[in-house]
Amino acid sequence: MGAHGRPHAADTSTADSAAATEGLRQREIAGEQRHLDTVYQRLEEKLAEAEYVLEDAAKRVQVGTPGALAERDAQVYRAGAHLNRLNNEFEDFLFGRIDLQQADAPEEHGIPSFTPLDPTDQNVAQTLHIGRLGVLDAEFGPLVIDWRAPAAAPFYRATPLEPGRVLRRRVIRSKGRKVIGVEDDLLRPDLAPTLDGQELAVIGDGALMASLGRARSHTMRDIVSSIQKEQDEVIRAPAAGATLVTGGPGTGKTAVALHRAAFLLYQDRRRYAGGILVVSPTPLLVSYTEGVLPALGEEGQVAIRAVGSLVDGIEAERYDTPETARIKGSARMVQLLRRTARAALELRAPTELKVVARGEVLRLDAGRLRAVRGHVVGSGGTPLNLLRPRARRLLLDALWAEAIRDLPKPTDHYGREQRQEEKEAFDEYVSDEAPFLDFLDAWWPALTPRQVLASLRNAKHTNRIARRTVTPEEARRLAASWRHLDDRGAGGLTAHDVALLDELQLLLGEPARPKVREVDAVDLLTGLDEVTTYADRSARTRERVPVERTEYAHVIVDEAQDLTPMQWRMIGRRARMATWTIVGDPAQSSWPFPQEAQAALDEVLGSKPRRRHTLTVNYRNPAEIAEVAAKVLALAAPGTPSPSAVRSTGIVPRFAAVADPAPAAFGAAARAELVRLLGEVDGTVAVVVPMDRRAEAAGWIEGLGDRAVALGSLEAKGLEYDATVVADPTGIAGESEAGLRVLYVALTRATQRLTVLSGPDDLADSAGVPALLR
Ligand SMILES: Nc1ncnc2c1ncn2[C@@H]1O[C@H](COP(=O)(O)OP(=O)(O)OP(=O)(O)O)[C@@H](O)[C@H]1O
Repeated sequence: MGAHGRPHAADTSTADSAAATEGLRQREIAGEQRHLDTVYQRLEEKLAEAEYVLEDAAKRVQVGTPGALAERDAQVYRAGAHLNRLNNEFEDFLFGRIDLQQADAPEEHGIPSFTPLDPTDQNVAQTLHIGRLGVLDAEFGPLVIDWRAPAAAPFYRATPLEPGRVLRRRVIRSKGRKVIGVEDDLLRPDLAPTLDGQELAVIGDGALMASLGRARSHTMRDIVSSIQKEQDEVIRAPAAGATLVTGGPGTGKTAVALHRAAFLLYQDRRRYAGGILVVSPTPLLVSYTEGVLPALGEEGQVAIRAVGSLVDGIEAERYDTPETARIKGSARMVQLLRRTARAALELRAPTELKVVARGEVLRLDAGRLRAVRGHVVGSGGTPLNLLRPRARRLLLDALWAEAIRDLPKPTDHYGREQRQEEKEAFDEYVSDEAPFLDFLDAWWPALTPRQVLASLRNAKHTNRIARRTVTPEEARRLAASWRHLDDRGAGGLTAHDVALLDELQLLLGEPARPKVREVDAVDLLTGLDEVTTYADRSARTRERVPVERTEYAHVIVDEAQDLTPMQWRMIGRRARMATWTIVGDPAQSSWPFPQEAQAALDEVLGSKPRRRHTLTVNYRNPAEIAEVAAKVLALAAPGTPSPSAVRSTGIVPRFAAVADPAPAAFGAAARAELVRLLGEVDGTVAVVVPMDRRAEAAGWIEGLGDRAVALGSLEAKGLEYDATVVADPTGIAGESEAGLRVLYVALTRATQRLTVLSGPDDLADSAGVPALLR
């Protein structure tokens, strides 16, 4: 019997039937092999063509006119990209096929007809093969259709309830150039459809289950051959405005987000060549997911960055405690940073300016200087570093006022002109004088974001400028978190610090290039000059690294529930003209103030239209694991529905408890459990612990090989393993206000097996089940 209960061969005996099924399978595989051979032949022709174009272009370099060179560059680029793609996608790039009924309407919203069909027509009218890349035969007939093309949509959208024109959907598995299997879904068993006069064969149990059961490695795979309908609707949703996607753990949010990036590029390559940014919560999730897009044939235009690596040249490498994180992430920091930047200007500012001009000593005292500073800043929001020229000008004005304080005001036009000329000469003279220049450097220094952040190391100073934005206790926590920074702000940073630095960058602006001081012959003699030479000016230019792209055409945010208001602001600054895809699950949020984050998101999206989708099926966890996680979900986010698990394995999670309070006893138990699980699954095994037990857990996995990993609770975000040990669940739940939601994340990482390992604090019952999970 086939997957859909239809006989494939006469049921004379079980052995005969098995042989007949196998014969049918081989026949179908052979058919697909023929098609794949044709496709490869065609690909080889294309490859040869691309190589020829490259060679031809190389020859043109001899011609040497600028036009020929530009043409050559363009050809080389196109051919090189083409070759690259062809070479990359030779592996497993043909994966699907649909057999379609006759269409009675050409298309709907660009997607081939889903409208009623002729119920009497049982013939397959058209067979389409689907792959990672479109391939046309020599007559421009489609040999393979790109999975992102509208014609491929029915492969993903058809269901037995709404089959559209699809009679049979087939997933083809191949290794290199060899077809090794086919898996079919018959969508209209009622029709007994035929192809070339023969009844349509149906092989296997469908591809989805086969792919879900496979062992996991440390990199995510694409799901291009088994995207489900509700996922496809997100992937192909219109690009405009913001597409907001929620769904529980394992519903494919990350996978869908990445496939959407590939889809958008396919659909409008010119627009999205402007860059797609994917923001991921952790570097671990970045390295887990970054292979997916190249496997889909898309590289270059998509930048996947962790939220702590969004600012070029800075890599977050430390973690904040939950208490500190909630202060640093809060929108209150905007106000605090504004004051901090102002205060940093004044931190080491001299309180008197003294210059000699027009034969007398001119002074500006602290009061005058304060007034000038206020005037420079004014009420506008100009970045402080950009105000330096204005500071210079207003200081000169104040000095001039001092210089002419005893002179009568000119009364006639001639007198005013004369005064003006004197003023210009005065400005020119004073502004080249070393005391003035030194004063300006100290009074209005060019500030860097790191330097300003470091000024908050001092709790007293922080408290002084905080003025009701943060409490004294919060000021103390902030200061403590930056204690290790030096004056210039050098030292390790956290992901939350990166958002603060980005905000400071906005408040400060790029410092202006320092004015090259006039060469003084005497200085030259004594060697005490501050002249910049051509050599060091050009060295400075050479040092300048290419700046990151700061505007994107589309921004995809993964695990959006974890972003703080300050992080939303940082991402928003890179997306002023962008369209958005935002995926997340509020029930997994480690940020304690969802309303504040929502307000920041609303501000960033402004009036952009929003389109909402919900994903409902859990493809990762078997039902047995999902059931345990649901208990924590009920506590963490009461009323939130659990996504329904698509499969069950019959293997219930294991509960184990260690009564001995000694850490070594717990460690030994955790290690033993990891060893056991490594023996039971083929792929990866992870132990997840509270953040402050990470170092301990790293010891537990020593020597277990690279299939085993140890993770702090916040690091587990978005990742998945064949098996996981969740150790010290009460410790995880107690880590922060959002602890229960973090525990929910930890419990939903396994694709096959889960062990919950309790210590004495978990108050496990006689079956080892901790109090939290009863
Ligand atoms: N249509 C599908 N076919 C095959 N596998 C799928 C499909 N959809 C999702 N998966 C698999 O399910 C797992 C979970 O997907 P993914 O990590 O994208 O979920 P998620 O919603 O982002 O989860 P979380 O919220 O826990 O981070 C992955 O292994 C993914 O490959």
